[in-house]
Amino acid sequence: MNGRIEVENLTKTFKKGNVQAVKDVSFQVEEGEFFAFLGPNGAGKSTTVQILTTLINASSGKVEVAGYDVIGEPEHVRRHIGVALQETGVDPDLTGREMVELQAFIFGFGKEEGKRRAQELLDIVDLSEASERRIGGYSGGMRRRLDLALTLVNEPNILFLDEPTTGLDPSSRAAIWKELRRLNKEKGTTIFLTTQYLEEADSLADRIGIINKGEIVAMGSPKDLKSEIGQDLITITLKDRDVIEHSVNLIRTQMEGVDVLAQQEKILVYVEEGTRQLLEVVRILDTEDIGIVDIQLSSPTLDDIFLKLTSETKEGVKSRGE
Ligand SMILES: Nc1ncnc2c1ncn2[C@@H]1O[C@H](COP(=O)(O)OP(=O)(O)OP(=O)(O)O)[C@@H](O)[C@H]1O
Repeated sequence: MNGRIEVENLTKTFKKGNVQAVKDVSFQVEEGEFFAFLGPNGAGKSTTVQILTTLINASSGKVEVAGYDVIGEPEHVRRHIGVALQETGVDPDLTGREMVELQAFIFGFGKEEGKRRAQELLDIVDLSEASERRIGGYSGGMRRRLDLALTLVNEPNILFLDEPTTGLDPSSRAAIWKELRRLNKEKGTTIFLTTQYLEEADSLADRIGIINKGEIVAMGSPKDLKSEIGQDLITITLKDRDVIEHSVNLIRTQMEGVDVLAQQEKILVYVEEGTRQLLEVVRILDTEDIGIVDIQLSSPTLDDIFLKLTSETKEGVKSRGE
């Protein structure tokens, strides 16, 4: 038994709508690693998690989880993993405590042992007080925390979490982050988490894979990705749209080591030292009398990062991702 995940040339095409949701994706997650799969809506995150957790089959490629093939040995895979998906089937008429005790029973705990384990988990996810209430009356955040408790009953070696904090308030999110960090550090649980939030991946993960339109567009530690992306973003709106291309070329040739993009009527410049380089951009445009309507300095958002990564050539992206 190991806590590794290996994905090789994974592809998934949904016949309905002829959607290629995952396109030739390869990556590994090491035992004890905290890995985040980061991407916007529809990027292919849930599809990947569903394949890795044996819920749906891949169209092609090879996936091993905990040393077992997901197609050939799905029951072995299931025995070693915990899964918290976006849509989970919990019975709204049960209380939180009954649901966790039921899960313990399913995993073969005896009655007393199951009760103890349920109490321990309800404490961990901070649901002890609400444990006698029916699940149907729980808030979204409480449901997510209950999902997490259910996932943890059998102390899995590998934990899959599909957007565990989407739509949660900050305190519920913080509680889940804390528990995930603890599991990873203290128990050595391998964690595969999908998220749309850059800050979540940044704060929790050892390594981040960025997925967009079914393809991995970047892979690395948060530090590596940030330095690759650049720390600051300068956004410029020009008076005359006709000179955008010329201005992009000017900035590109006169400023070393920055990435410059034209996006509709704006120019985006990714830089390391925002304030100093903003002045440089103004100076470069000014020498050619190019009028600026607006110029802003900000940290890149996830959207900016995607825009930058997906505008690069596939070759350039691939060499970084491997
Ligand atoms: N069962 C299905 N049948 C047809 N198409 C599907 C199916 N499931 C997903 N897709 C499509 O596959 C693509 C990837 O979807 P997926 O749910 O994996 O994305 P995601 O990154 O998890 O998005 P989100 O953050 O919104 O959950 C989308 O275009 C989606 O519409």
